[in-house]
Amino acid sequence: MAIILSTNQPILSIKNLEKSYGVNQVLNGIDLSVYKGQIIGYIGPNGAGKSTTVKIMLGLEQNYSGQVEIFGSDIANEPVEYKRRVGYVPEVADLYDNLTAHEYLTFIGELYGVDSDSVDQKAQKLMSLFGLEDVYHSRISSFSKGMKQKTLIISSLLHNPDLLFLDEPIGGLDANSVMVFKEVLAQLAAQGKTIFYSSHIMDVVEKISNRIILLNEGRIVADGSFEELKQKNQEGTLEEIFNQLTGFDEHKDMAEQFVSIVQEM
Ligand SMILES: Nc1ncnc2c1ncn2[C@@H]1O[C@H](COP(=O)(O)OP(=O)(O)OP(=O)(O)O)[C@@H](O)[C@H]1O
Repeated sequence: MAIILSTNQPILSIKNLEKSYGVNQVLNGIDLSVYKGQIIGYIGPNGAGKSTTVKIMLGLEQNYSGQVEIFGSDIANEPVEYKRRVGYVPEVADLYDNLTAHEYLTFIGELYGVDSDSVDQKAQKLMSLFGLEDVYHSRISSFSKGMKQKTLIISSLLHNPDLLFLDEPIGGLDANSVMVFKEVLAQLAAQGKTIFYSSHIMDVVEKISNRIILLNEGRIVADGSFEELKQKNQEGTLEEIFNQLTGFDEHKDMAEQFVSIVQEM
């Protein structure tokens, strides 16, 4: 059944989300509404809870409290239907090394319900655009890091998802491919796709996102466009805003200690 949303209804709505692993409370009450066409830059220090939130939204983590609605339905009640309209590029590439790109991509496309001929044609065309036409029938185990990453990006888009979760998607991509990919994201968003982009590369997040959400110790500590965050925090770059809001100003001290330990004999 198709779910119809009015334009001002959020694509994604999170209310009072909490999650613990044993005694470790990782998410401390997240509230968030994301709208069609937004590119969310989802940032925060290591261990802040970014992947945990994304895993919950993907339905990979079930034990949480609070409510997560995607395309207007609570994912706890509709655990399967919404996934057809979601794409995901994971941080760690879990590609099947022994398959060829052709085998892998048609397999993934078919899992999402795209018929095998159309998925094959689409995968070939996208591989060509990324300069990978000659290796379409080669095993993924022979691919470089960037080639694997491009294959993953393609696999997340084969079913033309409405909501895309990207976790460090450009690791290993060369500068030209990054440029193409950034433009692809901007055009997808302009067509009404919603993108959740999680990364530690601040200058890319700063440029591609129209809304930045900073998570620290399981709480949202900043939410707004780059311009808004800049005005509020009176800092120049997203990296500086990140440092300020996460209370970090010790990089020189830490580096000095690090280097002096390295030099100990
Ligand atoms: N399966 C798990 N079991 C126990 N603890 C976990 C598990 N997954 C995550 N955690 C803990 O939850 C916290 C948040 O982890 P998470 O992976 O969400 O952080 P992150 O913001 O994505 O970090 P990074 O930037 O390093 O990827 C960490 O303290 C981590 O140790």
